[in-house]
Order: sequence, then C-alpha cells, then structure tokens
Amino acid sequence: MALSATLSLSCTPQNRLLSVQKPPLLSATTLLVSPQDARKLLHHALRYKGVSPVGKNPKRSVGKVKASVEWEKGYKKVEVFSKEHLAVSLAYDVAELSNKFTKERGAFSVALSGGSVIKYLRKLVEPPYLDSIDWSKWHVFWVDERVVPKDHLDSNYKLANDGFLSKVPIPANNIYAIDDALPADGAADVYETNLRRLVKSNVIASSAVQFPKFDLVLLGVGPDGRVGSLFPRHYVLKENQKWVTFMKDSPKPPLERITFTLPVINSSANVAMVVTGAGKADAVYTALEKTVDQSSDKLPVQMISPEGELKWYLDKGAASKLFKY
Ligand SMILES: O=C(O)[C@H](O)[C@@H](O)[C@H](O)[C@H](O)COP(=O)(O)O
Repeated sequence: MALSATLSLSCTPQNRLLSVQKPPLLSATTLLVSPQDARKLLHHALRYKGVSPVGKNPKRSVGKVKASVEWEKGYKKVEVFSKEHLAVSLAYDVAELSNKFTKERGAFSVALSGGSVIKYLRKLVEPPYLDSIDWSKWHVFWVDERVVPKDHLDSNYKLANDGFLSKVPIPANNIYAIDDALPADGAADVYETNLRRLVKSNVIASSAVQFPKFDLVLLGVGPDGRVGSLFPRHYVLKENQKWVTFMKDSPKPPLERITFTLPVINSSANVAMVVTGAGKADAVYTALEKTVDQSSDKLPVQMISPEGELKWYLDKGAASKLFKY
C-alpha cells in the first residue's frame, strides 16, 4: 500500500467515473491517513460488504454500489468489488457515460475488447438500463479482433454479440465489426479507413494530436500484463503512427489479429480496466505500484495512460497484491 494512499471509504457522487478529476478531488468522506491507519481502515473496509441503494441482495442490485475499497492514485482510480457488484457498478458508470456523451455529442463511441470484460456488461441488458439508455446513439468498435470468421468461437465479435450486443437495440449499422473476409493486413487498413471517416463525421471525437478519441474503451488484462492484443515486448507496441495495425505472430492463439495501437487507446476520454481473479494480481500490482525501471521493458498494462480518465474495476483476487487482506 503506497504511503501516500488516499483512502475513501464511502460512496459519493464525486466518486463516479465521470467526475474523477486530475488531481483527484478530496471529498468530505475522503481521509488522508498514515500507512498504519490506512491498513486498519482497509481491513475494516474490506470486512464491510458493499450495499446497493435498492437492496442487500446483490442479484437485485442496480445503481451505484459501494466498493469495498476505493483508492485514488494520481489520476488513476481503483475500486474493489465482489464480482456481482463489479458488474452492477460498471453498468451504472457506463450508463452515466452514455447519457453524458449522448447529450454532449449526440453519439457514444465505445470500444470493446475480448475476454471476460463482456460478461461484466451483463447488467446493462437488464432494467433499468435496457429501457433508459438511448441505444440508438451507441457506436460500437473493437480494440482488438482475432482474424477468424465472425461465427468462430475465437471471434471477439461473436463473444460480444452473444453476451451483450444481441440483447440491446443498437442499430446494426452502428456496430463496426472487423471485415472477416480480409486477411489481417487488409482488415486493419479497412478498419482504420472507417475510423477516419467516422472521426470526420464526428461519430468518433478527435484528440488534440489527431487520433480518434473514443468516449469509452473497455479493457481486460491478461496474466502476462497484455491488454487487448498488445502483448509484452511485441513490436506492435512501438507503432505510433497507425491507428489500427495487425500481427501474424500473436504469442497467444490465434496467431493473426488486428488491434488498436497504443496512441489510440491512450487518446480515449475514458478507459475502464476490468480485472478479476488472483491470476491477474501480479499484473495489477505491476501496473499500479511498480516504479518503472528505465532498463526494463514496461508491460503493456503499464503503458495505458489515457488523456482522459482511467478507472480500475477489480475483485479481491486481482487486488490481492495491492492490499493486505
Ligand atoms: O484476445 C485476447 O486474448 C483478449 O482480448 C485478451 O487480451 C483479454 O482482453 C485478456 O486476456 C483479458 O481476458 P480475461 O479478462 O478473460 O482474462
């Protein structure tokens, strides 16, 4: 636990993803504490189970949920939940962002990745969000995709469609799947061309340095510290001109993939890192607590530093090296 940790034990409107500021705002419910006191408070906080505004049964929870630990480190905001409350809280935050960007820009651009993050969107397909979100304003993209047919078990499109997209009324034209009839290089080029067109028409915003600025990017983290298809020590990490690139030598099958480049992810208005399970604890610890040594390679997850907000949604397993339970 960092000596300078700011530990917030309570849920306030200021704690929402939308309103996290750089530097973080201190609210009346935020305590600055010594490391010893922080440990005691954390211990207490972890014993305290988060409650929903509408009931104690997590299965029925909707709305803002109290995290068992809330921690702000610089511009990074970290919250630890039970898996069920993680899904509840993520739905709340995504719905807030959807409302904000729909009002401000008339569109909400969301980039999905593969892995378990899709299953943590499950509360969005239920009331009250199913009926209250203006799904017609959503535009959905993929941070990374495997070069396989859309109905293949390895397809990130299939994963997202089966678990989320087929259950909400987003117009089919607003779902920008990767062209599975093309080889990896062609599919990456076509995807980038489409993104450029959508930035011109302001469906996707533009960053100050002329990269697309997605309203929300949802990422998972692999046990090796990968995010999306950005793998540790892979040459694709160095790409700083293209928006979308490809590889034919992925360390994890399938070999052929296309992926957003780091500058695109880091131009986002909001990045949500959704990480669960003790197998991710080392990667999470490295990203949030390890000082970067110039001589060592940074893990991809350490390179995620968006222009906008970065919020980590962890479960106790993924947070187990950050906090002593
Ligand atoms: O193509 C992939 O392999 C995935 O996109 C991958 O990078 C994923 O995002 C992480 O492995 C986290 O996945 P889990 O949350 O399922 O562990």
